[in-house]
Amino acid sequence: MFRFTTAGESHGRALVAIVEGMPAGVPISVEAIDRDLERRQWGYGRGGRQRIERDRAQILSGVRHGRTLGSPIALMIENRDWVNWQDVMAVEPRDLPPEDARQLKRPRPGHADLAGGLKFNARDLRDILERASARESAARVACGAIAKQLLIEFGIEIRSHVIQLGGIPSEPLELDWSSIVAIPDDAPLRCGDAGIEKQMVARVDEARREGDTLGGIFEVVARGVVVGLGSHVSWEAKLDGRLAQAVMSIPAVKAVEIGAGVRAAALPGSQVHDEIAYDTEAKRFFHRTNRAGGLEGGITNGEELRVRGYLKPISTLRRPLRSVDIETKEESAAAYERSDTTAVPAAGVIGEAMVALVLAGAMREKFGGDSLVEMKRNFQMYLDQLRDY
Ligand SMILES: Cc1cc2nc3c(=O)[nH]c(=O)nc-3n(C[C@H](O)[C@H](O)[C@H](O)COP(=O)(O)O)c2cc1C
Ligand SMILES: C=C(O[C@@H]1CC(C(=O)O)=C[C@@H](OP(=O)(O)O)[C@H]1O)C(=O)O
Repeated sequence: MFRFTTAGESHGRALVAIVEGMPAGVPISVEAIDRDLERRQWGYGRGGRQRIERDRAQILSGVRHGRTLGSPIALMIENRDWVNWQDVMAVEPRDLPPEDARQLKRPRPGHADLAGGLKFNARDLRDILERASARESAARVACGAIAKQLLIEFGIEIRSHVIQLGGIPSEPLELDWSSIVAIPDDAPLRCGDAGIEKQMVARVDEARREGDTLGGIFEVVARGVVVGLGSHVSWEAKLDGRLAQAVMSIPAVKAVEIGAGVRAAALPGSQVHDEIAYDTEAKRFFHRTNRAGGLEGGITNGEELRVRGYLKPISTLRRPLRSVDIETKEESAAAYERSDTTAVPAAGVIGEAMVALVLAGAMREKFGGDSLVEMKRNFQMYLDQLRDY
């Protein structure tokens, strides 16, 4: 079974992750993992933390001479900020007077603080914040970068772009693959249009000045995905459902859309469904449009996969909303230490990772094999079957 897990607190020593189920013999480039980690750190509107961190993956197991062994891959990403938080992390809340700022007593609306504090009976809400923080997503991106290196062996590539930020839509919303790839990794907001990006940057500046925050929408596109991943036969096998859960699990994502998604609900069928055609030369079926976003019946249909994540605005506001002190039960402003103003481009990179991990799992299910050679042989036989259909 292909799976991954992460551990680590935001201000702890390090993040760690384990990826299981990779076949043996997949070339692994640590540079490629680090490139994605760096891409996750970029983006206009991020806070002071990203000036401290310089995320790099250290592979601890499962790779030898640059190739997977077929055993679990363990990796670690250090938190450079840890040294600045050692005292805070070490202190026992019960040794502190209630007003000591090192503990979090005023839960932030929109964050996990209050719900998590009540659930885990935590009197210092830092115990909740530390793991709820999207810092954990760095570990997911590293796992996703490993999954991408399996997928590329089968011609699958994955990229993201920003299609709305703080209410400003990108134009056009539907970027084709070559336009998405052409967006430089270090573009401030990765929306693909320099003019609109300027407006978005100004909107972020305005929000920051006002002590407010912004959300937005990213789109992940996977191309080269073979027809037939996922299955219609049972609810948990449906790939649209699996992708939705994976993308929804990204902190602050509150809606997930596949293809025309929400818009399709308001349109007649004639304007939504993608007509089917056949390419006699290539001996393959294709669709004349791709409003389905590459999925029909929970099965990939051979078109580009298009998945969107909708982010709510960041919950930590410099001009805080009203909250209640968990000790005194008195109304007081929510806690603020430092925060991102927006993180939509970063969420897009996390979205790429989550989509890559779901696709890698689906590829492993369908093509199996203990080694990459065996998996490729199975894949090739399936391609022959499709051609003969
Ligand atoms: C890349 C990224 C960075 C984030 N940075 C912050 C931040 O600086 N401050 C904050 O309050 N929330 C931030 N969030 C969002 C919170 O982690 C998230 O809202 C919180 O964990 C509650 O989960 P939920 O919004 O999914 O309900 C960030 C999210 C992402 C994806
Ligand atoms: C650390 C990261 O994001 C963090 C996510 C986050 C949150 O509440 O989700 C809150 C902030 O943490 P801090 O208070 O330490 O600055 C962000 O910086 C990261 O993405 O690497």
